[in-house]
Amino acid sequence: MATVINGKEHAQQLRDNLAIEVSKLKSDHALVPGLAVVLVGEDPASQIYVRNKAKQTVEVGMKSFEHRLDTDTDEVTLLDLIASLNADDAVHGILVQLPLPPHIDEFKVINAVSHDKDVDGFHLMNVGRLNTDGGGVVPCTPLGSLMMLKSQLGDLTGLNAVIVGRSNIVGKPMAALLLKANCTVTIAHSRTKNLEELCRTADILVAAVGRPRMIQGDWIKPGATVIDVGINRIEENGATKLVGDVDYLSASEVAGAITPVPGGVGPMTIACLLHNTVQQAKRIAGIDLSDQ
Ligand SMILES: Nc1nc(=O)c2c([nH]1)NC[C@@H]1CN(c3ccc(C(=O)N[C@@H](CCC(=O)O)C(=O)O)cc3)C=[N+]21
Ligand SMILES: [Mg+2]
Repeated sequence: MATVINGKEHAQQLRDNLAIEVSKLKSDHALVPGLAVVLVGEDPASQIYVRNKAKQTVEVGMKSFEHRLDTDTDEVTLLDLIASLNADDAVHGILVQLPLPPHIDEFKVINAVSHDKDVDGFHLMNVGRLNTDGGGVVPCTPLGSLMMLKSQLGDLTGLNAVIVGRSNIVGKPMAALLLKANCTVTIAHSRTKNLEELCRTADILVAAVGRPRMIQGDWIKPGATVIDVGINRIEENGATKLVGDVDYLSASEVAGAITPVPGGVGPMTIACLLHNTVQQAKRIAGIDLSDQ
């Protein structure tokens, strides 16, 4: 049976370290990192998720600012709010919850956030830096996934990594990170031929397709490390259940190690958001980022 990679524990450890760092920023630099989260619309899952973020932000000693706007808010109003947050010295990180309603241009909104306050790593400047000098802010889900992989496997050099999913939010930045970690990287997607065979070549398999339990145990190389990024709400036996993109039961009989859903990548995503906020606060304040 596979080792279960406990995302909750990893996230707790990261938050504990952040709490220490935040208290030092307060005492040595009079700096309190602040994170602003903007939610447009009433999606219940998004609301729970935004509440969790705010709670954990406060728990590590940072300031949390929440902005909830109606579903029919126009783009100009949202862009005005972002401009005021960009100018607000108490705000070091800005996250606009995605997806946005269809009448709002997501690309425009993402790039309206100052790249110095972008904590998702979705701004073009940070995407560019991830793919060149690696110095920008890194998207939270791939960053958390990489941290767990390194903790599980140590040096990743030479390993064969297959990422299923080519999104800007997970698949592409995950590929950039694994490439930087000296893996041989393949990005697979819905048009990939012989997907099952390809998955069986992976020492590291990252599933980020948004299809419940798509990846089966017999697609996995024995001993491989499996990172399940999927968070799918399904109905089963009359109850709502959270499942990943990997069929956990069959996969855990073959894999060497695997992240569960819930309790895997999700909690690490939020912890990395806090990490990115601290990083941006230090960058804005001109505090040496290598001096941790
Ligand atoms: N600008 C932006 N940045 C994001 O990072 C972003 C976003 N928009 N929009 C929505 C998605 C989704 N997302 C999740 C993060 C953590 C959990 C999480 O902690 N999940 C728990 C379960 C929570 C539950 O029970 O619903 C777990 O996996 O254990 C879930 C979902 C970040 N997103
Ligand atoms: Mg995300």
